[in-house]
Amino acid sequence: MSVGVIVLAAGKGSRMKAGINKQFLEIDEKPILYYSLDVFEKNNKIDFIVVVCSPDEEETIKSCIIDKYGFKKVKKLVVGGNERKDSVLNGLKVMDDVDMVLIHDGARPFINNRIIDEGIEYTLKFNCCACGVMPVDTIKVVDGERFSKHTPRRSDLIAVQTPQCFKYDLIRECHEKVNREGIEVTDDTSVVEYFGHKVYLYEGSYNNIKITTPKDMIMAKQIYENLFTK
Ligand SMILES: Nc1ccn([C@@H]2O[C@H](COP(=O)(O)OP(=O)(O)OP(=O)(O)O)[C@@H](O)[C@H]2O)c(=O)n1
Ligand SMILES: C[C@](O)(CO)[C@H](O)COP(=O)(O)O
Repeated sequence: MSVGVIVLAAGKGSRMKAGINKQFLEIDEKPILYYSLDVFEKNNKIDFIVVVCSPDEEETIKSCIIDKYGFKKVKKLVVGGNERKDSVLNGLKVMDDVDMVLIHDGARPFINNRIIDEGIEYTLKFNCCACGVMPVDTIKVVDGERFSKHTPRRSDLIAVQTPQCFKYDLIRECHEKVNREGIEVTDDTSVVEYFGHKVYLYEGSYNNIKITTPKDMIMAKQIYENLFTK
């Protein structure tokens, strides 16, 4: 069985307002994207990695991250699209002879081996899965005027993270269809759900944050210290 990973790095990082793309911001002198790649590189169940990036960052990612840190499993660096789902499809299109694919946000540097291994295990069993955590806030469903319509039980809710893991043929087919039909999605589990497939949700980690705003950088440095320097 061949297992590939798509690491997404083709976003703009606009909410970070850093002047450079957030994936190049450093934690303990290494860029965020380094950490997102390193765990997959070292996991012996992962066969290869495809990195998806913006055209103007291709050279920097190659020289300052992939070559510099010797990521041997990164077999392809491809250009992404306007939306996250376009970037995923571009990554899927350059994969061949692959049975399973794990799709991961480059902006989530604190992925771990337990999450990767369980993702592979549950995909073998259920065809698609994603990790996530129970929200810490109470979540409301609202109407168009921001009045609360109802309050789902928190124990019924999961804030979904990445990696999101799929049998390759299934996710490729569903992403192609979503692209053709112009359906709006914010993650890859929604792509398969849209066509009626069931997605298993397993335990992620509260450390597996998506670095999005400047405050997340402060939190990321704290998480890093707790995980790696204590
Ligand atoms: N067209 C896009 C948009 C997003 N991403 C990737 O998807 C992940 C999650 O997206 P997000 O955190 O929203 O990143 P950005 O789009 O970079 O951030 P922003 O929305 O603040 O510009 C990131 O790793 C980002 O690089 C991508 O590959 N292609
Ligand atoms: C895929 C994702 O990380 C799951 O939580 C999330 O939906 C990405 O959203 P973004 O707005 O593209 O960051």
